[in-house]
Amino acid sequence: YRNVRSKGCPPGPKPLPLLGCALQVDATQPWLTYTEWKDTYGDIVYCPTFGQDTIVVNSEEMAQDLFDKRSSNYSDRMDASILTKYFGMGHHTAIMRHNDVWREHRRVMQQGLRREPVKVYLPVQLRRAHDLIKSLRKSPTDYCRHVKRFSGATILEVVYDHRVGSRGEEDPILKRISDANDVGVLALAPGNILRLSVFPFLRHIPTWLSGGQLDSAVCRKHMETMVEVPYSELKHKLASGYAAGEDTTGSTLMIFILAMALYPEVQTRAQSEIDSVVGSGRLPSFDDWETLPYVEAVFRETLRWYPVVPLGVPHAASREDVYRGYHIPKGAVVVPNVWAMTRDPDKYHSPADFKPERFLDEQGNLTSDEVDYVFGFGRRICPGRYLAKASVWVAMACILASLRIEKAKDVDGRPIEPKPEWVHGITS
Ligand code: HEM
Repeated sequence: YRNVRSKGCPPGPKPLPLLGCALQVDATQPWLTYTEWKDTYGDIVYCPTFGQDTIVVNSEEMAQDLFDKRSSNYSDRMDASILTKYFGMGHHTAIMRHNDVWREHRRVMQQGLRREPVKVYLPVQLRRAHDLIKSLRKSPTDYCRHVKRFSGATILEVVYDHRVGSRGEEDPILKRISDANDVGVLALAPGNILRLSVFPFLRHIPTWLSGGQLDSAVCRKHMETMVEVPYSELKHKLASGYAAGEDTTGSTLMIFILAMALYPEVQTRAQSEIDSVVGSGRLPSFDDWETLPYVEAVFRETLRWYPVVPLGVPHAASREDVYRGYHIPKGAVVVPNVWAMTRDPDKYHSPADFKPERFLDEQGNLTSDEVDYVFGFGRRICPGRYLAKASVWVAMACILASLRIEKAKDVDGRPIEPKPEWVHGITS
């Protein structure tokens, strides 16, 4: 309970003792509160939470200033030892401190996941996209399961060279990863680490009582099986990365499907572009990527319209710093509010609408905005972004070329308005 103003930190709401600003923030979608605060306090907001200095960055420019230009100071993460110790997440690159083990993880991932080496996986991604549309045609209402299978199977094949069958039968390894992700994503929800650090007894609350969020024993069991089983069964060496990639890739495709159901005119225009460039005799492949600007604009708008990691993964300051006259304390958690960046009215007119045209200039050429900030910043930027982009693009292009996504119809044939239900953890 400190007089924070005297420390010269950025402006922000008045904190309560111990809780700080925790009660003032929407517990499931904190990015909405942070984005509202932008109007009251500005692009950089100080909001200590459970005794932890926390700074929210609401603009892309400031995020680049801090995380990219001063990356030597802003590449740490907060202390998540509670998750490492009790929730079995010691393997997870995304929550590691800025230390030698993390550096080794990044080195290994970078070798295989840079822009060039990642091209060897394109045939796997294309084949998986073909399997996806076959499954979607066979049982369209099961789309959620098919999309999860697509993203999980792609990652498993890339990382472990493990081939999940194409006929939809249950694969035991894929199932383990998927089950572990469902639990892990919730354990990593924004605010959870702080809540658990202050109230460690919460980790003993059984899953059935807490809505599945916090039971550490269940989570640890899932994490251990997810890491150990494929590793020992397949005798390969790389044991991280897929957990971060399965969920984000699948969620992005689910958002694309939602957008296509809600914006049929966008779907029609994308399909006409594919018909005129690719024709109807074959499916699109990676060679067509550059010749389909509208499809690329749909892809970028999908990333922007509903970013699947709305608060990125919070960074932490290794040392104290001064930025634009404000004091940033050592150890402060610095949260890139990606949601606010996607809603910047100066950059994106009517930001709530799905409008791929915003990425095309008057001549129909793509603009330079690739919405890369959804993949994070600086030294911590998502190492899987090239793999993820190719997976999502090829699945989208193949779906557009061969299927029509529509709202379901009621018994009288009237379209039913979709009511999206979000599961909010570290990803949505
Ligand atoms: C649409 C798909 C994806 C999105 C939107 C996404 C987004 C992100 C974001 C925002 C971060 C945090 C970056 C930061 O701290 O500034 C991150 C980290 C990470 N991502 Fe991704 N990601 C995606 C797919 C993938 C894939 C396919 C993989 C693996 C092959 C992957 C592996 C990782 C890892 C290991 C980290 C932790 C990096 C670190 O802390 O050093 N991601 N991702």
